[in-house]
Amino acid sequence: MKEAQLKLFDDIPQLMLPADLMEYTRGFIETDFCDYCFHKFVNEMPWQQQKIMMYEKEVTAPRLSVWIGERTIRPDDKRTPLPWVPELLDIKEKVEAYTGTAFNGVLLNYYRDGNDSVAWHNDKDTIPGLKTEIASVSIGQERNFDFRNKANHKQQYSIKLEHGSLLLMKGDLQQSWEHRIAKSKTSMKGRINLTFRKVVV
Ligand SMILES: O=C(O)CCC(=O)C(=O)O
Ligand SMILES: [Fe+2]
Repeated sequence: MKEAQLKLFDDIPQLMLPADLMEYTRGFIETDFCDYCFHKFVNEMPWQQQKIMMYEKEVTAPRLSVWIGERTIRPDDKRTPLPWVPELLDIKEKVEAYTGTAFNGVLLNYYRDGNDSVAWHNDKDTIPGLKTEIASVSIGQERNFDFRNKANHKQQYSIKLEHGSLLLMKGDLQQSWEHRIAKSKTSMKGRINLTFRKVVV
């Protein structure tokens, strides 16, 4: 596969996957609105710390999350989906206009500080029936989003997800690549990630 290098900043080149797998747009959501949403969501969302299976053991997820949408995220997930809120509907409308995809749910992840993270995974395995396009909006603290090729872990990329940015994950990305948000040794403020999904099972 040919690797593309995009220059997103004047001085910081970031390595990216080809545009048919991944597309990054900075400043997709207006900064003031993101600031407003960040504080509102931190204070008002009924955040939960999920129990997840890791290497056949049940552990507490190192982040908080909330699932909002029209149906459960997957058959074994006992959470009742929460109803949409106006701010998320505004963002959803913008993301749908841009992508041409109708999403029926959004997973909110809240990384409270640098100790919060999500381990290597791909979304196709964890959410059966999920359509391949996932639209990920980031608000708050910039964090590194790492990718690695499932067949060759040395083939690894990292992209900084900025406040108000949109990352589209598409095509066969989930089949061939895993992603994570690693813990950080340097001090980090809070970050909320919204992954809009189209759940079809
Ligand atoms: O926080 C992120 O940017 C990614 C979250 C993620 O990978 C997931 O919810 O499946
Ligand atoms: Fe994911």
